[in-house]
Amino acid sequence: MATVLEQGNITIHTENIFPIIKKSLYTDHEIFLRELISNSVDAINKLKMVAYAGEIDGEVPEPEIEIKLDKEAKTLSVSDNGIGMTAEEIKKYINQVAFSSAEEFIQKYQKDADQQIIGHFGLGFYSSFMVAKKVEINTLSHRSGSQAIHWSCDGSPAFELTESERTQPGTTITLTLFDEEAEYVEPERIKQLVKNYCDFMPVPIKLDGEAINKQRALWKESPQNLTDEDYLEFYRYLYPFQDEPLLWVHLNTDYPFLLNGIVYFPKIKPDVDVNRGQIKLFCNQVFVSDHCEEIIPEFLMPLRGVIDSPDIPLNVSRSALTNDRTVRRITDYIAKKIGDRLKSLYNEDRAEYVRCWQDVGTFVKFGALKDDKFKKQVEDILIFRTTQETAKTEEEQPKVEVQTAEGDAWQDATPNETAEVTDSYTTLKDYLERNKERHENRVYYCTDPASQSTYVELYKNQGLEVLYMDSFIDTNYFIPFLEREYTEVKFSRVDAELENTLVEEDKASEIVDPKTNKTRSELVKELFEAALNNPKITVRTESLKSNDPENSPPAMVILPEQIRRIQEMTALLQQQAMEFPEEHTLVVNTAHPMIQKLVDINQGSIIQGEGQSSSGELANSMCQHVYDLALFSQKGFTAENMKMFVQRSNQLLTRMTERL
Ligand SMILES: Nc1ncnc2c1ncn2[C@@H]1O[C@H](COP(=O)(O)OP(=O)(O)OP(=O)(O)O)[C@@H](O)[C@H]1O
Repeated sequence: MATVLEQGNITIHTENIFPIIKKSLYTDHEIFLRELISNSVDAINKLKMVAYAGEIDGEVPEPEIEIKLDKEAKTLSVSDNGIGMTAEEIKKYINQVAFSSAEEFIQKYQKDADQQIIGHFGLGFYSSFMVAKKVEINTLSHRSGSQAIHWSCDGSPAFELTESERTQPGTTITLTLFDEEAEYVEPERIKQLVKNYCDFMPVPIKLDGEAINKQRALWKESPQNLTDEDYLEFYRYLYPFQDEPLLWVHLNTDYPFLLNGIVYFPKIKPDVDVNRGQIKLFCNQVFVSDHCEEIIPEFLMPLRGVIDSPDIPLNVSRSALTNDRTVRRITDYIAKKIGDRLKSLYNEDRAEYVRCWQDVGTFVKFGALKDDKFKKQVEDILIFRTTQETAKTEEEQPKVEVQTAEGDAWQDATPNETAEVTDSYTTLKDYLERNKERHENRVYYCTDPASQSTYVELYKNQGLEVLYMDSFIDTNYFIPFLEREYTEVKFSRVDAELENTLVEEDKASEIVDPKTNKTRSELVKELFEAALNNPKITVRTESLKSNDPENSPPAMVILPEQIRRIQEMTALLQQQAMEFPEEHTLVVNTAHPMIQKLVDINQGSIIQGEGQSSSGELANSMCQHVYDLALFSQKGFTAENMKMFVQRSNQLLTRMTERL
C-alpha cells in the first residue's frame, strides 16, 4: 500500500460544484478531452522553458502525448512527458487554484446560463468530472529528487494524495468514466475529437502508438517560408471537396493584441449562408468554435480560414463578446488587412484582381456600404465591367499600349493567351474621365445583359460606354450609394431615356398623306396608338441613329429612371418581384425599314375602301407584335400574353407564306 500523504477536502465556497459539473453544465461533455490535452501541451511547453533556462539536468525528451483507452475498465488516460507536478504543486494548482477557477467559472456561467458561451473555455481540469466518476493524477515532477505522486478524487470534495511508483517525469490523468459516457473509450470517437479540437496542437497526440493529429498550424508560420501550394493544401485540408479559394490573407500581429490567422476568399456559391461565419476560431492552436460571427466584420462573413488569438475572451457570453473592445479592434484589424491585400493585388497583379472580382467584388461593395473606414480603403479599386471595347484576339490586339495604361479600361488577361475572353473593367473615376466630353457626370448602366442587350447595343453602336451593374447589390444598394458618394453624378439605366446622341433629326417628317397633311411620323404614331388601344401607353416616334437601320430595334419600351427605382424599392420592401408600371412609353423607331413600310401597308387598307381590310389587320397585328417584342426585354410574359404572342407569330408567318 502506498503511503497516504494527505487526505482532505477541496476548499469549497459554493455548496458543492461537483453535482453541477456532472449535471451537464455543458451540453458538450466532450470538451473535457480538449482541456486535458491543452494542459498536457502547456506542461510540455513549461518543461521546454525550464530546460531553456538551464534548470533541468539531462536531455528533454521528444514531446509526446499519449491517450490510452480501456474498454473493460471504462477508463481513458492522457499522459504527457511535460513538467509534471510535485505534491505541493498538486495541492496548490489542483486543489486550490484549479478548483477556485472552476468555481468562479461556474458562478459566472450560471449568471449567463441563458447565453451561449463561446467555446466553453475556463473550467479546465475539473471538466473531467462531467464524464468521470473518478479522476486520478499520477505525476512526477522534472525537478530532481521529486517524489512521484498519485492524486485521486471520486467526485466528492474529498481527495487523497499518495506516493506513487512512477519513474518517468510527466503526468498521466486517468478518468474512470460514468456508464453513460462509455463512448469515450471508443477509438473512433477519440480520433474524431482530437481531429476536431486538437488537430493543430504542436505535439504529437498518439493513440495505439500512432499520431492522430496534423500538428502543423500553418497560420503560426512565417508567410515568407510558405508557398502558394502550402496555403492551398491547407485550405483543402480545412474544406475538403471545395473549389480552390480565390485569394488569401495571412494575418500576423502581436500588438495591440496577439493574433495569427489565414483567411481565404472562397468562390461564392449561391446557397452560401451569409449570416453564418465560416472561419474557425482557435485559441493557442486549440479549436474553439466553427463560427465566430462576433469577430468577423459582417461583410466578410463568407470568408473562410482560421483565426487564432489568445486575446479573445472566451468565457463570456457571445453578446458580451460583441461589445468587447479588443474584439472590436480585432474586427477592424481584419477588415484593414483585407483591404490592404486587395489594394496590393490591384496594383501588382491586375489581371488576377479582375479574375477574382466576380466573387470578391460583392464583399468589397458590401464592405464599402457597411464600413466607412473600409470604404476609404477600397474606393479607388472598385471596378465595373464595361462595354468599352478591347481587342478580341491576339492579332487584333493593338501593338501600342492602350488598354493596359493606368487610367484606361484594361483587359482581363486569361491564362490562355489566345483565348478571346476580353471582358474589360474600369473604375468609376476612369469611366467619368473618359466620357467627360460626351456625357459629363452621367453614367449609363445595364442591370441585365440579356434582356437589355438591344439597348446596350444601341449605346455601343453610337460609341457610348455602358457599365454592367448586374448584381443584386448593385441595383438595390450600390447605385444609390455611389450617387451619395459622387453627388454630381447621375446614373441612368440604358432603358431609362433616349439620349440625344442616339437619335437624329426625324427623317420621317416629310408629308406622306396629302389628304390629311400628316407626316410619316404622325402616321406611325397614330397607327400604333390605334393598334395598342391603351391610353396608359405613350407612343413616341424617334429616328434612331444607326449604320444598319434594319438591325436596329424597331421599337423600345422606355421606363424613366426615377419611376422605375420607386417601383423597385417598393417591390424590395414587399419582397416581391417588381410590378411593371402600366404607364410607360413606347418609342417607335421611324428609321427602321419595317416601321416605314407599316404605314404603306396600312395605307393599302384605305385604298381598299370600307372597313378593316386585310392589310389594315396585318398592320395592326404587326404593331402589336413590335410592341410585344419591345416589352419582352422588360418583363416576362404572362401565360395569356405568351399564348397570344405565339398565336400572332404563327398568323404572321402564315401570312408571309401567302404573299410568296
Ligand atoms: N498535465 C499536467 N501537467 C502539469 N501540470 C498540470 C497538468 N494539468 C494541470 N496542471 C496544473 O494544474 C493547473 C490547473 O489546471 P486547469 O486546467 O484547471 O487550469 P489552467 O490550465 O490553469 O487554465 P484553463 O482554465 O485555461 O484550463 C494548471 O495551471 C497546471 O499548473
